[in-house]
Amino acid sequence: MYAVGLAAALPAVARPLVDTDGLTLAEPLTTRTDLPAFPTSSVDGWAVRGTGPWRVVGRVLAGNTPTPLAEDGTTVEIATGAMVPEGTTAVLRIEESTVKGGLVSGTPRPAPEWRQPGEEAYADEELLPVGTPIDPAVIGLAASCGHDTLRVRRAPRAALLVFGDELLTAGPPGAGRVRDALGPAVPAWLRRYGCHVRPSDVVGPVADTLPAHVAAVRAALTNADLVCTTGGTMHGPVDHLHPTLEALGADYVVNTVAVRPGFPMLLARLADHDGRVRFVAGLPGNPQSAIVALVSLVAPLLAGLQGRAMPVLPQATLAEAVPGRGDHTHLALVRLDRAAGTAYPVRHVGSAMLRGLAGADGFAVIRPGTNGAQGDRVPIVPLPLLSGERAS
Ligand SMILES: Nc1nc2c(c(=O)[nH]1)N[C@H]1C(S)=C(S)[C@@H](COP(=O)(O)OP(=O)(O)OC[C@H]3O[C@@H](n4cnc5c(N)ncnc54)[C@H](O)[C@@H]3O)O[C@H]1N2
Ligand code: MOO
Repeated sequence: MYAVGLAAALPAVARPLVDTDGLTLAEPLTTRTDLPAFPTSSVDGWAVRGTGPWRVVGRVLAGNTPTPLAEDGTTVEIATGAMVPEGTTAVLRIEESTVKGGLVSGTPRPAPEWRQPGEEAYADEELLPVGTPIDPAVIGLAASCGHDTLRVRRAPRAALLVFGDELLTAGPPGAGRVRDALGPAVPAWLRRYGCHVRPSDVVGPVADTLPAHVAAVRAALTNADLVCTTGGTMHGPVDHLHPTLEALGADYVVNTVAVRPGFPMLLARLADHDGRVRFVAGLPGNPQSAIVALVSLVAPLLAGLQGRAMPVLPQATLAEAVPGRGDHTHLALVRLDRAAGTAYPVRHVGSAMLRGLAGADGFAVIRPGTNGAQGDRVPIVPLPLLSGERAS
């Protein structure tokens, strides 16, 4: 999935620095100057030349270019962050100095009290590689390096089509009808993987007819790089996804996965005459199965589309036994104890349920033909949760 996404990586664009949070570097981050760019005082005090006492000949504040200290026995008052004048031999801290009759006395500390150009980085040095996800720390670093814009991958545009005439979009379920749980939730998950999803990109329930499905997918594809659909992945009387993909001339990248829950998930690719590649991800209708498809199929695709590194799965030790699912991989919802590095299976994990998911951090991977025993180290497929979520 990752390689398929990377092969269709989205174009690089220039974006103002302040609009880059959550995007991905499309070229390495380098610095435009030495950092710091000039010798910078790290304290408030006196820039002195030669041995003291020193005669005060001026003052230099942050933001100014000072005149050089031309004579031994002279000093200028200097502020933290100010450029150290040429000729300075030491900086004396204000609190370690005395001033009497225009003369400054004191003993400068042996270690330099200023930062040398290039101490943090040299001009043109590569600080972060291409493919780095941009977060506030990266934005701050880029600003300190003198960047006004960054070359980034355009954010993937995603759309969601919800299939199923039985779905209610408001009020309590009953009388054969269930609430659409995926229309409200999937766009929020997609945004956490870096997608741009506008409210108008979420459509449904789409009427359970083939023409309505074809028209909805076609319309969504005009703008989106990735169209996710929910439901209709099987071959029941009103499951129209496969015939829709056929009608649109899509190629399957993946058509069902030997995993439980979530096995009917699929990924299809469409190539335009202009070479633009778009994807349709078919998420199964059972709500937990749809999320399994998101974390296992869609997440690596999106990493590739954004030109990021292949996500590496963390590992955890099972705190309790987790049964396998025969010849299928079992993705079992677990809550992590991060400090202990352990994973606890959660309850209410039927594929039609969302209660377990709402208390879980991710899915433990139980390999085909195995059972997870207490103490086993297993990979964890994480949910894209933010810091502080699930804090107990
Ligand atoms: N004969 C078989 N039937 C089914 C099999 C099978 O192997 N043989 N597999 C089951 C599995 S596993 C899954 S998963 C589902 C996947 O089916 P679809 O993707 O075609 O989904 P639907 O039939 O449309 O819906 C399934 C289920 O999920 C509910 N649903 C659908 N969308 C939503 C939504 N947005 N919010 C909440 N709930 C939703 C829907 O009402 C159904 O209950 O197929 C099984 N059947
Ligand atoms: O595999 Mo289905 O996706 O169990 O619910």
